[in-house]
Amino acid sequence: MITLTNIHKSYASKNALSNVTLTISKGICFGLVGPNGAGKSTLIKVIASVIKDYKGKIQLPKNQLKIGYVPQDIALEETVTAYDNLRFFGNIYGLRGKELLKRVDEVLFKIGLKERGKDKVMTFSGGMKRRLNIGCALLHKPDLIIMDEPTVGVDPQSRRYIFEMVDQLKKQGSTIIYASHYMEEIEQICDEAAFIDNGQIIECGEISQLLSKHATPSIYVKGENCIPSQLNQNHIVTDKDEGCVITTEHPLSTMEEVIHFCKKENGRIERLELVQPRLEDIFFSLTGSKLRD
Ligand SMILES: Nc1ncnc2c1ncn2[C@@H]1O[C@H](COP(=O)(O)OP(=O)(O)OP(=O)(O)O)[C@@H](O)[C@H]1O
Repeated sequence: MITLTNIHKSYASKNALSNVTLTISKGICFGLVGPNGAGKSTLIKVIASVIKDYKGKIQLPKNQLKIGYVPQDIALEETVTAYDNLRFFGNIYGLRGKELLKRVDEVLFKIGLKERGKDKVMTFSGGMKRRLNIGCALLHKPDLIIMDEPTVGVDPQSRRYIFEMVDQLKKQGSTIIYASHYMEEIEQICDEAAFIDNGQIIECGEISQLLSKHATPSIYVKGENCIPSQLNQNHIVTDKDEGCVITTEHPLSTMEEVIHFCKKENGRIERLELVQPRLEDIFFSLTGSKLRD
């Protein structure tokens, strides 16, 4: 378990992190979500010990924790091969000789680049570079892997491959901290998440609990002459995609009402469904939609 208590970090007069308190359990994928400039990278660098001049306390597991850090910007030498990049990073992590070569081979296989290991990085696609960037952080079999926006600029195939890698790493007992702007990624692969804005944690918890805590029950209706007028009067009805979203405390009975009305009035229902709560909606309701450049 990793515990952060009252972490503060400022750059000159700019407060990047204020009073950050978090607990990250072992073996989970923990999402870190926030708008540009929220403080995600700073927090990640504090946990990874890249930034040391912070205030507050970090408690790591008793046994020495091996950390693998996947930076937001791709940190590879383009003019040499994938193999040589991995060997370089393996060296930095203290691997030598046969063990280093064995791990380079294993990691090349893990990141799906076994066949391209002897090719120069400059010939790689964006997705291959991202996978190699991740591979460089896995050579020493870290217990904690910190990934800062690991899927920026990758195609859906590489993204799925990266998700599968995260899943496998979790199954092998690693803990993953995963920072991303892509809310659907956090929803899909993380067990827990923290929302960070202006350097502060504004919400934190299990994804399923966050969704049920903040969800506003609603249904989506599309069709002709299928909304009873009393629904319009007693509920919030918002137009969406040529239909409308009805916010209601009792979605199933509201659906019945719509069906009943439609039968009675000879209406036509094209679509009628429960609206699933999305992390993105919660994110906007907590942080607002104002630009943060
Ligand atoms: N080296 C630095 N010197 C001065 N200010 C910095 C430095 N690094 C970050 N900041 C500022 O600290 C705040 C937090 O930045 P940080 O990079 O941690 O945010 P972020 O959530 O990772 O943003 P993004 O999603 O855009 O990468 C921002 O206001 C940023 O401008």
